[in-house]
Amino acid sequence: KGLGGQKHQRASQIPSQFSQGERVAMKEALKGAIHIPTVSFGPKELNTTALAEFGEYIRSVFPTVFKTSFVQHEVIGEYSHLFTVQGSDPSLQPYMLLAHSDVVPAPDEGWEVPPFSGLERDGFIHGRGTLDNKNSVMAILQALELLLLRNYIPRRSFFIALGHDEEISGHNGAQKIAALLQARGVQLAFIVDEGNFILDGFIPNLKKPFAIIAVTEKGAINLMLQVNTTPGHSSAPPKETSIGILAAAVSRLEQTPMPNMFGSGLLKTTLQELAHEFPFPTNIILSNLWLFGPLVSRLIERNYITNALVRTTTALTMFNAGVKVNVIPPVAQAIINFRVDPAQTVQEVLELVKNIVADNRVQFQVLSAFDPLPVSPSDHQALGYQLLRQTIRSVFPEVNIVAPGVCIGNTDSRHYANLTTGIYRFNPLYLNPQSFRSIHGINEKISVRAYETQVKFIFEFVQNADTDQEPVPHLHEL
Ligand SMILES: CCCCCCCC/C=C\CCCCCCCC(=O)N[C@@H](Cc1ccc(O)cc1)C(=O)O
Ligand SMILES: [Zn+2]
Ligand SMILES: [Zn+2]
Repeated sequence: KGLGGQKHQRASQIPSQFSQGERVAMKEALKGAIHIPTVSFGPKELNTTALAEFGEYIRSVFPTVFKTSFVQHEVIGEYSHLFTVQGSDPSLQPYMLLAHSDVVPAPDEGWEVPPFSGLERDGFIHGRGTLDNKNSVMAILQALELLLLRNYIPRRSFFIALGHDEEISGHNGAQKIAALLQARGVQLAFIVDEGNFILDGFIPNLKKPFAIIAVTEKGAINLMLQVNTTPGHSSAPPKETSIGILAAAVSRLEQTPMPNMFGSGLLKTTLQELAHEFPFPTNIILSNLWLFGPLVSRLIERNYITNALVRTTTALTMFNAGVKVNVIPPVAQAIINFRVDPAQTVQEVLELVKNIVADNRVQFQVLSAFDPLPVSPSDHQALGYQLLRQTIRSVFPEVNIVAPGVCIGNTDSRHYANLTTGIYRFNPLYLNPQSFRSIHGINEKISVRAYETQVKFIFEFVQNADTDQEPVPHLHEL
């Protein structure tokens, strides 16, 4: 182990071009990964056989990663993987790339091809995990494998953390890796995880794609509502049953959206950065949000995806009641999943919920909750943000806008908040509304070309992280 006095190969000397054989091998490697059904079914239900197989699989397709002296590999929480790539310059603060190998379930119904087949059709690799998030697991390891094969020795150390239970909250994977690194005294320059994309077709009138790097993510609350009533014979029902009372309460919550927080959020900054990409008069409207803010926020909340950017969302996800057709139900339970807007806290949302329900027969139990994540810097000095921006510009020259934004879902990166102030959630892939719906939905797929570009992105990103960053002059120095 050790660098053995080898000289640093200067960044950007290695072009991000891959041979025909390498391109075939990289797509075949992804197909093989999709084929392993690493499904997280529920809080403690994982396909551990598949997760173990996946561990063996990455060893077989990325042999150079596993045999290189300056790459250390550890298995954490039985199925998660932590790689430490020792750079040649210990004065540079390390960074971390995150991804997860587990996927949500995918019953065959509705799929054009079986979800765990990894079949290639019409230039696309089909299957669960092609966008969320085996693409990233495989692309990160693939890029490292190719860099190592070209004798690249990184200057800046970095970690690769591959969680195995992100889809069920990351308690045994990301959380344990974070605790281990904290115990080792590691502090990171920044983290890059999944969470946002190059967005295409989400905003009417905006034909051009734009990259959003999520610099924060929403909080979340899983709240159980419960109503208990006296059971009895259904032939003489009381005026109200536990089911009726609970149904009315959850319906009030669904019909009463949480307040629109447009004015207090990051979205204003995002839209201002997008303004000059729009034709007249939208460009003028977005450049003058002090005047047109109320109009814009009403338009944004009309669409269910963009609505998630302006408020805490309320999703009724589970409902359980009744024991027999002719028994008045003693208990009714519902679970509501809230995604907390960065301008609010869990406590504020719970207060609003109780006021909306306004029925003391309804009991509340918080099953799990966490506040929105801190906002990571996106200024000229923010290394992680600027490296992403630089690499987006080089790999996707057609993308004019790179802006900071909010991740509406949650990611494993939240478990690492003690290790860095710079958490960036960005997948170097195009996403349109149809592909957005395929994530956790049906017909998830990635084009072979998009996957190759993701590998290229990471291949360049690692090298960019090794270049000396030009200090950005302050205005008064210009
Ligand atoms: C002006 C800009 C328009 C932008 C339009 C918005 C587009 C949205 C784009 C991408 C969002 C995709 C989010 C993917 C990341 C989410 C990953 C995920 O599914 N995480 C789970 C994690 C989790 C959390 C809690 C649990 O109990 C289990 C799993 C999630 O549900 O959030
Ligand atoms: Zn994911
Ligand atoms: Zn997911």
